[in-house]
Amino acid sequence: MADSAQAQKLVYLVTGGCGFLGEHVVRMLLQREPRLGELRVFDLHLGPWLEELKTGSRWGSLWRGGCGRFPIPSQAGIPTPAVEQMILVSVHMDGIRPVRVTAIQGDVTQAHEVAAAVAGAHVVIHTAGLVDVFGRASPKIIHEVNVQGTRNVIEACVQTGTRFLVYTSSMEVVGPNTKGDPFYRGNEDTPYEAVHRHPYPCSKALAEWLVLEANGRKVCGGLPLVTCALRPTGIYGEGHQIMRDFYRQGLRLGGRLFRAIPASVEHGRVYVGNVAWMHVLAARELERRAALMGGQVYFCYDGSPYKSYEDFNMEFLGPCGLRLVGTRPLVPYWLLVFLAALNVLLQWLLRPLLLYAPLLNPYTLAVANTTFTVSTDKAQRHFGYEPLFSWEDSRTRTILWVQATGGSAQ
Ligand SMILES: NC(=O)C1=CN([C@@H]2O[C@H](COP(=O)(O)OP(=O)(O)OC[C@H]3O[C@@H](n4cnc5c(N)ncnc54)[C@H](O)[C@@H]3O)[C@@H](O)[C@H]2O)C=CC1
Ligand SMILES: CC(C)[C@@H](O)CC[C@@H](C)[C@H]1CC[C@H]2[C@@H]3[C@H](O)CC4=CC(=O)CC[C@]4(C)[C@H]3CC[C@]12C
Repeated sequence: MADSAQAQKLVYLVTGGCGFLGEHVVRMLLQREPRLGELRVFDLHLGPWLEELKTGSRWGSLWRGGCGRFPIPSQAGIPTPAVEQMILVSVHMDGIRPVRVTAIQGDVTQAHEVAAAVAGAHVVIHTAGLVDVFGRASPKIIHEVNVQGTRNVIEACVQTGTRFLVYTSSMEVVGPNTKGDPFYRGNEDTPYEAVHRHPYPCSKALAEWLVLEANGRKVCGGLPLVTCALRPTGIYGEGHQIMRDFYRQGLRLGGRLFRAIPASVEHGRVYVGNVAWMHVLAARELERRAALMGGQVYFCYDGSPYKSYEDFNMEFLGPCGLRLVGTRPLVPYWLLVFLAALNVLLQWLLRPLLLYAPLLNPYTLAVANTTFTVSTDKAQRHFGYEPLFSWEDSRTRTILWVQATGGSAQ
């Protein structure tokens, strides 16, 4: 590495930086990346929480300097998206470090906006994506965002000379496949027929392939692009909207949820803070270990227990007063299949009037009903990853968040 961490002031760009995972990545970088000089937060929807960074109340950052609308220096006259910059003074272990946080409202499907945001960045952490398995967006839009958006990020790195790209992929790139084959405590090398039909896993698989294929391409300046892809399993933690939806559903049903999936179906889950930490560490080590990490995929994992999706959720919803009724599914599987299909019909019929997108549809039922768990240490072997948060800590933090939201819309 050219300079010591103390001297380097690097520019990081996080796409999707206001999303569930993205926000945790942003906060983790502010807390644990001593080389950070500027942090660009790029998102279609800038979150109100960015305003909190001004007070520094939650992240050891002291607010210094005004926050005004400053355009990023336009690249060759390319119009730049709305930009808000604020200067933070982050408190790191090695002392006080000034960090510029630049909030950029932009769209990854717009190549010029991506190029303007990437220009001058040392590292790009690309988490932006349309995480839709509920039929909210069309297959075309899902492809536009997840595939073309990723293509735009790659091309922006090549055109502007940014050399390091960490992509947030997904377990869904692997499975469950269309045949419902279980993936039982598998790793990155486990043979598995990754066949998909649903737009979301198809888009993630193609985007991941593009990222890995781009590894080694020469960027502006002649040096090689170094890429890797991280594959989280089901992420949980503060800000997980599906967990909040389950909590609200249970409150509506008098504090009860009804088992729909056999307890024997194991589903891999990973705490959002550990996923964020893995992103920060991979981004840091990608330069030093380019030969080993370049073009590689890594499952995201931690000490979260293997359980069914519903039983795992009850680790948090139980202490919040909910009860899961039934030791076995309360309705026969064929009835769930029928209800899932009915939901698709209703979604289609109601679409001209409103968006009806329930949790239960044929795809979510199939995924929930198929064992998919990982057991690997590849990230530890390749770049020294160890979970930052224990299972107990992850569980406590998630429970506190569920209690704090109280089923509200936050
Ligand atoms: N939530 C989960 O369980 C898992 C998520 N992932 C991946 O992690 C990444 C983040 O997912 P989540 O945080 O759960 O989703 P999220 O929906 O909370 O965050 C995605 C962010 O991307 C932004 N975005 C969407 N379209 C955009 C566009 N056209 N231009 C710019 N920004 C755009 C959204 O505004 C949002 O802030 C995604 O790539 C997803 O595929 C992978 C495995 C599991
Ligand atoms: C209604 C019941 C059948 C209920 O149990 C349905 C749960 C269902 C909403 C979830 C079960 C498995 C989840 C998916 C899994 O964690 C893998 C994922 C990876 C991603 O990249 C995005 C999210 C998701 C598809 C996740 C979505 C919610 C489930 C389907």
